[in-house]
Amino acid sequence: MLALAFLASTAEAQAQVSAALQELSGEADAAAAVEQHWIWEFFSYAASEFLWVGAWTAVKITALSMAIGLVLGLGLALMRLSRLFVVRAAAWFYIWIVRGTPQLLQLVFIYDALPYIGLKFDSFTTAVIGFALNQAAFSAEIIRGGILSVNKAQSTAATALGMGPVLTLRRIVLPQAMRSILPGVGNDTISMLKLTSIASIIFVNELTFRAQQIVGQNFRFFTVFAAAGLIYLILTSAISIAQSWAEARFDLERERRPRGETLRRMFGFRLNEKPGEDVPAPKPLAVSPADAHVSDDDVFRSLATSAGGIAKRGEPFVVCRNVQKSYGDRVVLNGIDMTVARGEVVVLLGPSGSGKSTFLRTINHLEPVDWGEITVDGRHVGYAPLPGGGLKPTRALAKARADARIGMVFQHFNLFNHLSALENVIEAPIRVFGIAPEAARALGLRLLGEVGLAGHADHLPHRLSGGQQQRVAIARALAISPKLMLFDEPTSALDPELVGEVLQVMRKLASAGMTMIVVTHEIRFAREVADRVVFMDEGVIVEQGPPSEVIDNPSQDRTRRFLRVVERAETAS
Ligand SMILES: Nc1ncnc2c1ncn2[C@@H]1O[C@H](COP(=O)(O)OP(=O)(O)OP(=O)(O)O)[C@@H](O)[C@H]1O
Repeated sequence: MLALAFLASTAEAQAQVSAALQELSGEADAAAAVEQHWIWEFFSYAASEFLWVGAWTAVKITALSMAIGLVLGLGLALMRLSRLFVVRAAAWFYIWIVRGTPQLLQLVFIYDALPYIGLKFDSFTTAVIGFALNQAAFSAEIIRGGILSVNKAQSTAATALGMGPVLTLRRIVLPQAMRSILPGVGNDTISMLKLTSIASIIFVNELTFRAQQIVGQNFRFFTVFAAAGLIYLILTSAISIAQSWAEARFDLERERRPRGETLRRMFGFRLNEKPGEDVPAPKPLAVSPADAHVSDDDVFRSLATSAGGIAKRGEPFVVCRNVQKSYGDRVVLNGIDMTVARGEVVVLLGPSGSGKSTFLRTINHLEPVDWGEITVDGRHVGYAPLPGGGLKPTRALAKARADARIGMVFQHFNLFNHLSALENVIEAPIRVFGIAPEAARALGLRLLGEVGLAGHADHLPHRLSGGQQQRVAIARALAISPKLMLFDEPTSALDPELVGEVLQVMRKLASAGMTMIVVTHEIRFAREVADRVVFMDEGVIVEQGPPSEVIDNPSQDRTRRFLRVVERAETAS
């Protein structure tokens, strides 16, 4: 009524009211004719075109404002997460102003103030702009919360596969963030639909306003407002249903069922299925890699060969010179010099905090170095040489990583939680390396078969054991045809009985001729598989050599002490 009073106080508004009432007169006559029973009256208002036209206006404002608000909100959320203070501050300031002032005032301000700077919009457009700008501030915080809820390890894994920031955001982070974003967005959409009624302050002829117009003429408060309420309820229920559907779609715990499977479970049949046709047998369980058939054209061997592992075996491949890295005052790598030959398997040993993982991450530029240089296959990853000597970071870092083709396997697997095992494996080949989906699928299935997981291609990571997840992670790293494989404690997060299946795959890869640098505490594996063992402590290489020297006959006291501790721990477990 306040809005109506305000409206009636201006000449333009009075013209609008009388036009609306004229439009309404047909409805009002109809209402008068059926006045005999309130229920009938209620339903005739609830079905009246006059109210539904207003509802449609509310829906259009909500849909447009929500879409624009979400896009702007995503931009603001990314600004809030920026490393640049000025960018973060600008986003924060916008959100602070918009969230801190009443929306009604914002609408009036846009409607009355913008014409002074030459921007005149009609009421509907003004409402869309006003609601969208308001929603952007609220969406920004919901989206930022969603992005922060996704484990950073997910983007690290994507980065290691050569995926750039935008691709990582679109394919990996946002789909997982949706689970926490959707309830907030659903809430805001419902609130906005109801709040569109305040747009009547700038003469938008929406649902509540139309209901008030009818009441202003016939004073049937109860039936008219109840009918408007019912229409709101129908529309907000539709939003809730859409929200539930979207939430189910992004629910990672949800079992992925083929089309018609739900009906079959409920009624015992499947759509498009001939009666009597047998339901296909479940796919066979994974065979253990130890039992897996290794064919002559073993995928691992062809990968290693294409990386030059056999033909050029022994040539320097990874060359690190005086690599230095600090975090604040803490020096983590203090002048590492190391060369890894093509086809060589190097195991890095060392106590916790000695800098092994950091060193590994500098090789594919997941961490930039402070000093020194690293080349892989003769090229710097993420650095370009300066004309007068020295190096400068390249802008196209994702491309540099992709070109280097360095596969990385992490301690906690870092599989993309929203993608099946096969989708995990083929994501980078399709999106980064442009392989046709069908060819990528064939390669993915072969690799999964090779790590003993042919029967688990459609399973989401949470349905796989730790050992199986790590084998998928190895297949995923191999799918980019790596020239070099980095393993960062690949078995440390596994139960002892699952360690063997992962080590078996790594053994197979090593014997195929793949160049590998492995950080591990598995002394037996190092003894069996490594060509060279490098022992690190406090950011320096203490000693290195064949396992028979470093493990069985270490020259340094520090190495002996470390090996004693590891052996004691192995005996205890
Ligand atoms: N992003 C980071 N910011 C600050 N400090 C870090 C960061 N990453 C690693 N460090 C520190 O650098 C040191 C070396 O870490 P790093 O993970 O390389 O050691 P590590 O030998 O691999 O140990 P672990 O076997 O426990 O993983 C540790 O003290 C760690 O706390």
